[in-house]
Amino acid sequence: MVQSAVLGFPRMGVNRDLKKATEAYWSGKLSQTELLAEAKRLRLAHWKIQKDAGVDIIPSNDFALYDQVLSHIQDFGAVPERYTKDGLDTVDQYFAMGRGHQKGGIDVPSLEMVKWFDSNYHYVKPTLQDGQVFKLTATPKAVAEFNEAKEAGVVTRPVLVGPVSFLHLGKADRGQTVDPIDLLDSLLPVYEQLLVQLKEAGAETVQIDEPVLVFDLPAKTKAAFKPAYEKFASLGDKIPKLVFTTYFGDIVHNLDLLPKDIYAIHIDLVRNPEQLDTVLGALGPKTILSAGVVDGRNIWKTNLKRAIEIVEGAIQKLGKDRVIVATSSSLLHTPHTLASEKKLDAEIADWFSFASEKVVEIAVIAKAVTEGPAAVREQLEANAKSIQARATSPRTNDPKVKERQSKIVPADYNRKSEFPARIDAQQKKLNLPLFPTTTIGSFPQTKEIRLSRNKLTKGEITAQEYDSFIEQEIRDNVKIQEELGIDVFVHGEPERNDMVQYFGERLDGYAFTTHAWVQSYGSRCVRPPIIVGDISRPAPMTVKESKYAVSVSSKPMKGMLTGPVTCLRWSFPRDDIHQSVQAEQLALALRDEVVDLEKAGVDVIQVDEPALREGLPLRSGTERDAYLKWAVNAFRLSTTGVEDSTQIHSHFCYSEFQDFFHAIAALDADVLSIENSKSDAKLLSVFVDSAYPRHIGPGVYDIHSPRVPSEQEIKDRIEEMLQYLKPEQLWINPDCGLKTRQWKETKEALANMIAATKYFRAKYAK
Ligand SMILES: CN1c2c(nc(N)[nH]c2=O)NC[C@@H]1CNc1ccc(C(=O)N[C@@H](CCC(=O)N[C@@H](CCC(=O)N[C@@H](CCC(=O)O)C(=O)O)C(=O)O)C(=O)O)cc1
Ligand SMILES: N[C@@H](CCS)C(=O)O
Ligand SMILES: [Zn+2]
Repeated sequence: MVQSAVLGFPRMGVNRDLKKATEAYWSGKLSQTELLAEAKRLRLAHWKIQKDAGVDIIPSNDFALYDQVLSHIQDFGAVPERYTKDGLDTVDQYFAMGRGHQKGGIDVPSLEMVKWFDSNYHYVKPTLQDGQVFKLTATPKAVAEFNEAKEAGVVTRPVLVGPVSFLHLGKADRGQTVDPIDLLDSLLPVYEQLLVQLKEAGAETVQIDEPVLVFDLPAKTKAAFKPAYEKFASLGDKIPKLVFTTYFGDIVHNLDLLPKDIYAIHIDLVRNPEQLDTVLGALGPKTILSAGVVDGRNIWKTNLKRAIEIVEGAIQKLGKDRVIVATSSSLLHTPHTLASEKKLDAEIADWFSFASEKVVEIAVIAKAVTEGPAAVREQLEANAKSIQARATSPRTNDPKVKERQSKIVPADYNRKSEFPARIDAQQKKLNLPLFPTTTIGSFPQTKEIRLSRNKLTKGEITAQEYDSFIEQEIRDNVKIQEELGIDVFVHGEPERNDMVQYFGERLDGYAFTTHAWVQSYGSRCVRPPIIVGDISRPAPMTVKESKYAVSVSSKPMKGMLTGPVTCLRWSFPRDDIHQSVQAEQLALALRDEVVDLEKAGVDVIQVDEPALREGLPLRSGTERDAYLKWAVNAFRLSTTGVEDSTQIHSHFCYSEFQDFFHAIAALDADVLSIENSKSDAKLLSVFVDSAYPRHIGPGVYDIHSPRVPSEQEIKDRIEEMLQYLKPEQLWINPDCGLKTRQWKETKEALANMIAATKYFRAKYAK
């Protein structure tokens, strides 16, 4: 019999219940007991969905109150001393690491949070000490959740992040020099104890995630697999059987690192179906293949016929008992259920499958290959009909868009003049001081703003009432910036639900949802719009608000757009045409918007590309070069239609830009703002080494945490930056937009930022 397996299920719940509960807990409206009860309710509900769908292997420990890697950090006792010294209880210590804690005389910033591979999910980085000691907690979450499921009648397969991935994804704490992978020997006993406990609790198998295997790994990390998995093999029946799990890429280049004679190996056959034969050839004589054929990263209905063919290929080689049908990765990256979407056009809705529908697909595929297609004939026929309907639908194709794409010429990718001429023209217009201050675009999205938008959606207020409300918000934002003394203003983006969804809702070729939330980090969720057809801009998208903002502002006002690559990456993209084609269509739409903003009197325009880095293929090599070529071209196409005197900014909220710095430079943006406050200022040396000529604003404080940075902290940060950047190229700004913050902390933090800037202005005054 071919078993079906799910690698992980979204945690938020059908109505973002976990988000609501954690945020209520943080604001003191829910007790810890109530929060934990809600978390339990969600876990039980999610196990039930999978059980009812007929899934054979259901995961546990895929749940986390904030982030699954953070849960491992805590359970392994890898909690830096600054979070243990004040006696916070376990739950508050956990959240303190995730989002910082500034209450009751305790003031501790969060740990660094970074992208989970090439997804829009963020994990908390294990932050390790020289001589780090690991100690398994008395009540490991993996064991507790396994027992909880068992009591509810579901025998699950616990999910663990494997030891090599845990260390490889970590870093040395500030001031420490340890290479995390050197800590393997100290970490393995903790895994051993945990696996033994899981076995004693009744777990027959464990999903051990080693996704770093898809990377090009340093020799030391490669060398860590053998001792780690030999150690586990030596434990024999004392521990559960291990399903060594990889996803988001192929593992062909690392086949020699696969543990010999391991129970099972999972590979992602959605992303890399071509790896199947090679991996099959490398499996040990008894090893099971877990075939990831249902996409954990996108929302398209699975082509069941194609998935079954792939699985049959594996069965031919291995036999039915050595194949598991699985999701390609955890379903964390997909929304909870399509059933909540009441407003989607029926034709289009029939093309989609969210997490709750995907678990059914998995069970259907397993049944088809176990019992034969006749056993699921109805499902297969309905599926074939949907797949065919999408492939032939005229809604995916717009000849006018294709025609415009065919007319793009090389000059469309270039500004009129080089940077020196441009910056002169811009400075004449803008007259900015040394160390210009700005913010990244969004200001706090208050409850009032969200409720007002909600009322508009429900028809409880008119569009005119909503517009006046937004204008009032913009006026308030301008006043606050005037009082703070900021140099380049933003309108604050109050009219936007999200920086990608907002544009998706205004572009032809997109479908958007009402409930299709996906966790991005902690309690924060996004509703990625879905690219269903060729994209074009029926009308200006941001000009009305920006024009109004300019009219009420005493200082230069930045227009704010989301770049083509970010719109693409943070949407659910089409899988029937190449992403470069979709990016180009988005770029053309944005180019028109940029030009319209300029015409409306907006002299500074920021085109955010925070997802540029995340789109970089995970392995180095030709694929990366090809990606960067089209991604950079898309950005340039969207921004080069303006005069020299219009200043183009771009923003990146990640600090790992060293390996593709040449691409950032090639964007030719006049000013870059980049996340930097949580990383070593040394990273900025790439700007020096490459004699980067244009302007840069490395973020001076972290915006993900409610914690207010002191003036001194910001001064220290600027001082460090000035070791690498010339004063005349340095801008002062936060790491990213402020939409997730409250006004009180925002004003305090920005006031400290301005005070720190004034100190340096005085210091450098001629
Ligand atoms: C900058 N980042 C972004 C990423 N991806 C994006 N797509 N957008 C980003 O900004 N990736 C990297 C980073 C960090 N990631 C995030 C992700 C999400 C948020 C965030 O703040 N999310 C909000 C939801 C935003 C939104 O869509 N809001 C809507 C709906 C608001 C709502 O919940 N309304 C209620 C009714 C009103 C009420 O009762 O409050 C409802 O519908 O029930 C809107 O504003 O209209 C979040 O809260 O999770 C930030 C960074
Ligand atoms: N302009 C956006 C960028 C976020 S990456 C904002 O400020 O929220
Ligand atoms: Zn950002």
